[in-house]
Amino acid sequence: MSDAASLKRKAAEAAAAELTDGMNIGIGTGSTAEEFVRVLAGKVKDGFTMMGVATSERTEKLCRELGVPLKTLDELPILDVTVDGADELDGDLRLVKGGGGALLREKIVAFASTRMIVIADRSKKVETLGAFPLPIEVNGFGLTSTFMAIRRAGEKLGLEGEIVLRKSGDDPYITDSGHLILDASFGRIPDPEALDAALKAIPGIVEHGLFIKLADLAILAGEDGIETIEA
Ligand SMILES: O=C(CO)[C@H](O)[C@H](O)COP(=O)(O)O
Repeated sequence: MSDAASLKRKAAEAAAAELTDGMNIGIGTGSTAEEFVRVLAGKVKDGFTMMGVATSERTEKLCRELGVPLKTLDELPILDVTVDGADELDGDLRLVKGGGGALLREKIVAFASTRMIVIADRSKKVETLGAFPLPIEVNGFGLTSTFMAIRRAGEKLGLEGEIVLRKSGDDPYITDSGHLILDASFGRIPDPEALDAALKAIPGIVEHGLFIKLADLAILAGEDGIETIEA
């Protein structure tokens, strides 16, 4: 296992230690969340009882392959905990998510959970969010208008930078819910709450990748051990 993968595994194992028998668990998306699925599958094989809700088709497929039992969010509308990765997080547990394109379902599942645990290697922790381009899930209708509205909203907050349509090969990337993603390289985001509010006011935006007041605990694995941040 590479160093990066082993840090992800350590964070996943520490998150698994927070779980208790019988829990309903939201399961995130991305390479770190996949380590969590592997750890969870091992626990299930050893007799741990749980039911999961996957945040993406990719996670659902892996869970099914490894024998992690799943239901839909409509079958389990309130979850005990969600464990998910992040592209960036700051010391106030504000996150940027959506690098893996699953931000809408991830946010719906996190919001439906009593507790959200973020797992990552320590390189994901930043002083100020924004080094990672902010993923914004948009409706295909009126894409240019929405694009321009996002640019104006950013400019009003002093945020400028390239906004690009995410691609999959030569084609636009399509999310599990059939939307498009714009990746906004705003640079440093000194006031994530203000950007959150400004983006929420744009009708063509389905959801954006700023997760504010959703995470309760971050488990960050580094070479010298685990660091935690609690809300
Ligand atoms: O938000 C996400 C997917 O939409 C992921 O959690 C995020 O991209 C981190 O992924 P990884 O663990 O592979 O670095």
